[in-house]
Order: sequence, then structure tokens, then C-alpha cells
Amino acid sequence: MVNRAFLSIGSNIGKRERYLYEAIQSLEKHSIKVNNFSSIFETDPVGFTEQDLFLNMVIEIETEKNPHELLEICLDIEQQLDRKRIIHWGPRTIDLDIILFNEDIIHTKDLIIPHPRMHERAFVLVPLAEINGEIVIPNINRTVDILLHQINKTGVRL
Ligand SMILES: Nc1nc2nc(S)n(CCO)c2c(=O)[nH]1
Repeated sequence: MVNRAFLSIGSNIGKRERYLYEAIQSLEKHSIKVNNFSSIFETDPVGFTEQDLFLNMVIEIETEKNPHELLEICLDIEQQLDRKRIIHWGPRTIDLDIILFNEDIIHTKDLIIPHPRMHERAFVLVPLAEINGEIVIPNINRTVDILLHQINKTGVRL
């Protein structure tokens, strides 16, 4: 079965664009097809704010892997690109988050889909809306565009 998923990718250390590019290349080496990708956005850090600006983007992929296999690949790519988890929410060379996987709702100790914070993160919603604003986010039952409007109303800076 061919699955459709959306990944949020971010980097705020070193050659940030290079890390984004290498992460996408690595996904393709794992027979994951990248069908669409957003622009790259420079964004203020959220959560742990005492760190450098991020570069963020969202990509749409096609894969026969299941969500847990995809998670393992994302974690492997983060290791390959020298991600060090020194401060939990701190700076990282690369971060690959699965935000949506088909219309699945998954709650396990190591994987929650839809990503539990995606609906409050402009650095996820804006790039996602750029490539597909009509998606209905399962469990929240709101389209990306409605959530984006709510975020814009709150004036959250990207
Ligand atoms: N702007 C921005 N802030 C962030 N805070 C964390 S943690 N992250 C890592 C993703 O969970 C980011 C990020 O990718 N972008």
C-alpha cells in the first residue's frame, strides 16, 4: 500500500540549507518519494527561544513504509546528520517530524500522529498550507487554512 505523509523539517545549526537538502536526499535513498516541498522559511525559535533562527519547510512524501518504519528512518537520518540531543528543545543540525500519515491517528509512546503541536506552530502550518491548505487534520477536524487563519489572528510571528 502506498502511503502519503507530510514531514516538517528544521535546522538551526551550521549550514542549515545544506542539512535540509541532505535530509531530503537521505529520504530518497530509503525509497521514499518526495512529491512536493514547500519554500524554506526562516523562523523564530518556539519553545526554547534562546537559540538561533531555524530554517523550516514541509515536504509531502509517498512511501510503502508504515509510520514506525518511517519514524526509524527519520531518527536514523538525524543521527547521520550529526544531530546531538544536548538540550531537549535546543539547537539541532536537523529535525524531521512526521506531522501527518494518511488520515491515521496514532498514539504510542514514541509516535503521536497528527503531530501534537502542529496546530499551534506557524513554522509547520504556513509551509504545509503552501503545498496543501485543504487537508483536514484528523482528530482536530479543521483544515490547515482555518488553523492558519486562527494563528494569523493571534499574530504569531513566523
Ligand atoms: N521555529 C522553530 N522553532 C522550533 N522549536 C523547536 S523545539 N523546533 C524543532 C521542531 O520540533 C523548532 C523548529 O523547527 N522551528
